[in-house]
Amino acid sequence: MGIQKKHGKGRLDKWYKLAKEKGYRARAAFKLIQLNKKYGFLEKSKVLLDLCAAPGSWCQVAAEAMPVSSLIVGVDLSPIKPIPRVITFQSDITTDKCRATIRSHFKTWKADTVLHDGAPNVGTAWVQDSFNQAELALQAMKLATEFLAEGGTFVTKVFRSKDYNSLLWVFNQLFTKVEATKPPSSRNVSAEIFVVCQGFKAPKRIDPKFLDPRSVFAELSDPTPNNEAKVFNPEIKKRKRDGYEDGNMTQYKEVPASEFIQTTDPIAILGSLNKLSFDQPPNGDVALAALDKLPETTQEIRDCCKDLRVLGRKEFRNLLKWRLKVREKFGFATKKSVKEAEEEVAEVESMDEELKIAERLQELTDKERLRKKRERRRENEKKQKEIIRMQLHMTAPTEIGLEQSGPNGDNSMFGLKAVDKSGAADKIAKGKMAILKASDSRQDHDSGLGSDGEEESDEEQDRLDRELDSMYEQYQDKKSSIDAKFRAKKARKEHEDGDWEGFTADKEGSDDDEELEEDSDDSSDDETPSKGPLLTDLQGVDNKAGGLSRRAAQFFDQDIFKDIGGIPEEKVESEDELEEGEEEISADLDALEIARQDAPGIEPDSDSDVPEAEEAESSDEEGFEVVKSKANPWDDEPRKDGRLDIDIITAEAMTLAQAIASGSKTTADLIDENFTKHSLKDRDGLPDWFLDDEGKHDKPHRPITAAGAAAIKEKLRALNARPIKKVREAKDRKKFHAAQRLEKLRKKSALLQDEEGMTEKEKASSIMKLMSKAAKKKPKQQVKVVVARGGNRGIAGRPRGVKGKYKIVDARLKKDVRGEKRAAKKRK
Ligand SMILES: C[S@@+](CC[C@H](N)C(=O)[O-])C[C@H]1O[C@@H](n2cnc3c(N)ncnc32)[C@H](O)[C@@H]1O
Repeated sequence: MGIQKKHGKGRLDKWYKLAKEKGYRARAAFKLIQLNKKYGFLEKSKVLLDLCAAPGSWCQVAAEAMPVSSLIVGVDLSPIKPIPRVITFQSDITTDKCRATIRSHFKTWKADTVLHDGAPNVGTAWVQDSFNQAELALQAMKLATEFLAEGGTFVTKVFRSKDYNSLLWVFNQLFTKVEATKPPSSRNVSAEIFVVCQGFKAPKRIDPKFLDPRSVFAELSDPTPNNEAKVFNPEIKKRKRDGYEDGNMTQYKEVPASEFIQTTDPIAILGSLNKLSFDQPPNGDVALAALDKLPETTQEIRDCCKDLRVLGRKEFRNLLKWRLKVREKFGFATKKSVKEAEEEVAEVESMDEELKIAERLQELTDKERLRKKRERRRENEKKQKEIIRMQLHMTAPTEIGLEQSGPNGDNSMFGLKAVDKSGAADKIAKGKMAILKASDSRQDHDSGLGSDGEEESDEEQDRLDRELDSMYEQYQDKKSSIDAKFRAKKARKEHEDGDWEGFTADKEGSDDDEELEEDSDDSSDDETPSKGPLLTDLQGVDNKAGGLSRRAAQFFDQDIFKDIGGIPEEKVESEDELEEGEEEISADLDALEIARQDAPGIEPDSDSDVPEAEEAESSDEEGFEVVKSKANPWDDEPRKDGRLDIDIITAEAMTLAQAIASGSKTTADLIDENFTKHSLKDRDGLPDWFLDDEGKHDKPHRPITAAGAAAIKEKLRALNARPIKKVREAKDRKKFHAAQRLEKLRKKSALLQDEEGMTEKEKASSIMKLMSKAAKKKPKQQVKVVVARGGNRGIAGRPRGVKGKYKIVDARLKKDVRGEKRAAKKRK
């Protein structure tokens, strides 16, 4: 590139301005920055070779991103102004001299990264160009194979031409991973694309054919000229920018601008030539001289004519319009002209008409594409934000989808921006968005417009969806590995979904087949996709599979459930006929069934899952109740029948149970009440995270009565009044020791009874003595108080010279306690 001039204001885009702002020598700097953002090769490199480096913006970026003591060598045909921490020299990368100079700089080192951004110097130093771009890239790769370390990265620019696939094939032979990408800063009109080859295989011997342009590009056919007319044809989606013609050693073609005016095929000229010249030939071209002086030949037109290769559609259109105007002026294309001229004019005008239609079409499709792109981006950004929030543990996955977006897509109140002051989210987002943007722009570039693009965007959308789903799964796995509560919740949900077997097998690995079969039988009974806690609770006490749980039995022992009448058998049977959308109703019927079975006069199931021993254990003569502690209501173990042993814990459930028990609700009422928007929800195809979230927040609100709330309150009060585990254990120990002492006494008195040398009176008095001794309380062991001082302070273990029980007290505390006692005495 070196000293290439920029033509037209369009070339001075935001990257150009940004490069100026940041002090980079060329806008190309951003291409490397964006490539590195995606692949991250610079930070990992200690030695880098930049082929075709002038003016040196890639070297600048490398020097910034690589570790401080790295070796960076840059080479170009053009001189490169010195760059701190970078060695540069001027040479042709296709020569042996260049190789030798690189070697002299590298000594024994090998490069971790080789960059190549070379383009033949068309137009300025074209006489030197003996290679086209693809050949230059192959040449760069040849150097890379010599200087790259094993596993190293090679980044090269290539143009989309026929050589492209051959090049890719060669790269694939030498690297483990080859990816072509177009960074956002690379102009869409440019046919350039960057190939990032990672993991250099460093083979001991490379077949010379791989590096010989004649064999690599052997199958090339004749180059097809770039027919710009195709660009305007809406049928053709892809821009034809075939790169430089193959076999054309000089690459460079220019004709006088007058020829463009006179030709009947202007498109062919625009598509195949490099320059329209206004330079006067020695013999003097009159038409050209006149053309040069025309007011229509503006500076912009002249600039456009200087380099046809870099022009976009707009510039081509301007040139064609200019040609028409000039032809009119010169009298080439008027209706009054000779027949051929008429034909030609007609042809040109029809082209103009066509142009207009094509342009209009183009505009419309462009608009539509932009709209779709914007939508896609907005969607992606939203998803990214959610993922970031999850990554930062700022949200539960169930909160996804609840975000309120402001008018500009920003989260107004609970936005990440407001919380993330360090900009961590931004960094993550940028990384991700860079990939997204890159893929977006790649799509645009590759697909042009229309259905191709849409298909690709659909695929992209699918990919993002899949990515989001798998991230959500990962999140759930992670959460369940650290959060017991979450695990239990998940298991409960799986149970509701009929996935209970899986959980049992997972959790209890050793479960035998029989048990698994049992479970699966049960779970097939209730294939309810999702139910609110109320329904689950009631189902938890479902008695269908055999007997009430102990808790359920205790619960329904309450006075309120006395005197419940039975429900006619037929009504309950109708449950079988309920369809899938009526699971909630069936759950309510379960509750009804429970209430019915618990009613007096109805025999409880004999094979209740509460073992007799456990029942007996729950109470003793002293009225001491052994209660299974349950710190967490969700930590329920599944019962043998696969259902959870869950108590009714919500006021809604209690209210419903009471209503059923009191007979104020009939089966018909329950069925009616459950036909809501919730019972007919279509969950097909919705992502898990969405369903989870919806299940949490979008559920029916059940009425609560004062009696129901009071019953739950009372229940909780009773629960809270139970002794804590420690106290229960201490009491148990006491009982156990007493039983042991009694047993001992019994044995001793039995021995005394059998004693032959003693009279009955003596025996009786001995037994009395034993009994009074056993009844005597042992004197409490004195606890020695040791003041933590000097040697005692902070030492773990028994203090020196202290026997028996001891207690370490703090000197300050001791004084304070004494002071308090004194003060209390005084007050008295
Ligand atoms: C696009 S510019 C490189 C820009 C550079 N990456 C930067 O960031 O500043 C392409 C360069 O390739 C160089 N080039 C073309 N053929 C070359 C060759 N055979 N040997 C060395 N350099 C060459 C040109 O001189 C030109 O400076």
